[in-house]
Amino acid sequence: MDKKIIVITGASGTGKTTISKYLQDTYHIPSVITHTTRLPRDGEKDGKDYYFETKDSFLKNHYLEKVEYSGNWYGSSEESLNRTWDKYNAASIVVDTKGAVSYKEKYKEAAVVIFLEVDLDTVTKRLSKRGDDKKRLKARISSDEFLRDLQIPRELETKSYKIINKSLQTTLESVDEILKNENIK
Ligand SMILES: Nc1ncnc2c1ncn2[C@@H]1O[C@H](COP(=O)(O)OP(=O)(O)OP(=O)(O)O)[C@@H](O)[C@H]1O
Ligand SMILES: Nc1nc2c(ncn2[C@@H]2O[C@H](COP(=O)(O)O)[C@@H](O)[C@H]2O)c(=O)[nH]1
Repeated sequence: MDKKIIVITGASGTGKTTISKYLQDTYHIPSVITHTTRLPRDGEKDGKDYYFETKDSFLKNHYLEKVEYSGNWYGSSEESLNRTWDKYNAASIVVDTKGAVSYKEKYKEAAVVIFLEVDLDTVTKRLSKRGDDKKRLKARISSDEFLRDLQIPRELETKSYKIINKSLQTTLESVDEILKNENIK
């Protein structure tokens, strides 16, 4: 099978990490870990959820793409993906829409992009229920990046799968269909 990278994108709180965990648990598709300067949330672990960096250590890595999102830096490396592809035919990665555009441009057919859409009211409630700090949540949902990522970018409109993540069960069924369609499992 050709190597594939499943790029899961959409605004914060639309369910990207939930889908990447489903791919890991159900299909044994690992997630490529990315780097960030943001502080860990409760329960997040270095090397599992992210490589947590200081501003200085973040700058020392070499990135395929990097973005600033709601006041923090995030970046992913080609080396991490290649290391995962050495062992597995398919991997997933969770990125904002700017990152997703970069992956599609670089990896073409090998990049299977899934855009998750949720309306602002629902996503705000989900982030609040997730336990996100109130002050940071307010700043995040008014950030340019968050508001941009509520809609699919023009560059991906005809080159990605869009799922409206209302019922989780229906969303997971759509993910199953995408994997079948892409001959991933
Ligand atoms: N269909 C759904 N119905 C209800 N809750 C959901 C659904 N999908 C995801 N959630 C919940 O919404 C919250 C946000 O989901 P998740 O953390 O996966 O989003 P995310 O896009 O990875 O967010 P971020 O980019 O901020 O890390 C989680 O608490 C998750 O359990
Ligand atoms: N372009 C990239 N986006 C990334 C990367 N790692 C994470 N992200 C995205 O950032 C926002 C915020 O993440 P959060 O964990 O603080 O909620 C979210 O959309 C992530 O998908 C990356 O390496 N590149």
